[in-house]
Amino acid sequence: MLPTINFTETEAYKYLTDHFIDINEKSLKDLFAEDETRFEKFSLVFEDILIDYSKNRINDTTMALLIQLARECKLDEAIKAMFNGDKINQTEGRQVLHTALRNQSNTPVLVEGKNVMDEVNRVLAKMEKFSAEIISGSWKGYTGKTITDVVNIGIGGSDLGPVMVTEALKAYKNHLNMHFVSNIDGTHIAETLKKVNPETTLFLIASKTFTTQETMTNANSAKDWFLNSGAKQADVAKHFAALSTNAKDVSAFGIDTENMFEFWDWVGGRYSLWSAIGLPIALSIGYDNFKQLLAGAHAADEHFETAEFEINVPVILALIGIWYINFFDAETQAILPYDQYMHRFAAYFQQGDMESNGKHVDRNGNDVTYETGPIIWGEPGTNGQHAFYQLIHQGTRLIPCDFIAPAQSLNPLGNHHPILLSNFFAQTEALMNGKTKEQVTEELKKEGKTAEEIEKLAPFKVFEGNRPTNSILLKKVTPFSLGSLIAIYEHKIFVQGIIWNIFSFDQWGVELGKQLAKSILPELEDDQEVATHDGSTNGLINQYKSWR
Ligand SMILES: O=P(O)(O)OC[C@H]1O[C@@H](O)[C@H](O)[C@@H](O)[C@@H]1O
Repeated sequence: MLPTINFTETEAYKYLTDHFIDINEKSLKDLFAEDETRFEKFSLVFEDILIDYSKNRINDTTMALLIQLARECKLDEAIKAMFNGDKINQTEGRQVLHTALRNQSNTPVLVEGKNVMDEVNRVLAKMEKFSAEIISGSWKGYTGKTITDVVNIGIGGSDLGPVMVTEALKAYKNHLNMHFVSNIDGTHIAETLKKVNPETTLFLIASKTFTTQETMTNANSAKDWFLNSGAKQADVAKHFAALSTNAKDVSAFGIDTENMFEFWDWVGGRYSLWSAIGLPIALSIGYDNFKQLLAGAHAADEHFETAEFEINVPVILALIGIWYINFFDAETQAILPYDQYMHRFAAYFQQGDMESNGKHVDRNGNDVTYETGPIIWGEPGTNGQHAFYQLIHQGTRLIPCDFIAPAQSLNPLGNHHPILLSNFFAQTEALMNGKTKEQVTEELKKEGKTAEEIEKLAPFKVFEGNRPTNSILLKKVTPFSLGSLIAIYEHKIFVQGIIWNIFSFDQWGVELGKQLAKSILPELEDDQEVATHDGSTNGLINQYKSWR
């Protein structure tokens, strides 16, 4: 059982409310002027990752109070409960043990008295063997040819993680062409099937439940396409594998359970890339690299489980987030990777964070009286700079931003990387320091503008600054460092959920839309006018029927 403390009723919260008034009057520039040791004090190094959180609107008191808040909310007990395999996903009656999937130390992890590491290792060994056969070409398709293309069919957690990681680690990939189909829109599968040959394609049907409408519809279309191209039912075994917890429905679909890579209900969909759902990753970069990804995550798990809160990276990042969301009323959190390979990182954590902490009912079943999970968004730098950074620099909203960059490029071409990194450093500096009216006036004078012109133009060119950022500098994007980084963000989400007293591992909010779609689908079969809904929904359905 998790603690159920209302964080707004803690001592720390009261102190933080007063302390906020002081900090809110100070600029980041003042804070740096007051304390020359901020960078040393407010940065952490974990493995080959530097986390600089000094450009935040915090001082020693803020951090001490935030840590007190975590203690009063019994975060330590909650962390133990998760790692110990308590059923902390209480509304679904499940454990939360994605950490066991990457438990490289192999210490026993018990679920209902049974050590799950045996099963975890069994499936990992199966993934190792299978990926080696596909990559080496010893696995043959139904006409004796080797596999050249892998199509992963899945959605949500059965898509976003493998897509994000295979993209982020593209520099490590082998000859296999990877494709990902998620959307129910027929365009997605149709366009993918145009690119592949049934004789040399492996389909992975990735679904924890094996009942998800989008995935099953796409999987059936893929199977029809395969069978219509000359293959026989018996050939399916050479070209279809399933990544799932549901053996019964996998068999019913026609996939041999020999070709099923299993995982378990104690793995949340959005935390499943470490499980059999990671098979496309192992296929794309090889099993050894997949193991390194797990090892990186495991190192972050150990750090999260054992490090004091004062030096605990996920805890610190989470508390800073709480500071902005619950005291500064920040509504969003931007994730801005200065690494083209990481272009799906923000999209991945949109599900990770928003599906986990997008909740308004607390662990006692009451409506919360405070804000919870932020809106997560972001694009890779420098593209974002030329698109939406205007609002971050000069808009009316406070947008905490995580800037992420590797020190070493995987494509050290000319001076691209120093240019990229100069932008990475410049942006956080600009957001912090801004530009004063005096500086603007001086610049305009140099440009030869008259006093009148300067007076008119200056207000538009002033940057108030004082906009907070975290800078996460990785030595290099490797399977290990990426694994660590993902696990750090996962645990950050966990910590925030604990403080907000919400359940982070269920997702009831996605069900209503699914239910309604199921009841609307039969209404779309005929051409009769529909009158069973509200005026807007009826109007839309009827217009659709008249236009189709
Ligand atoms: O893996 P499955 O069972 O097909 O589920 C896919 C996704 O389905 C969505 O409905 C859930 O909100 C996600 O959490 C999940 O990842």
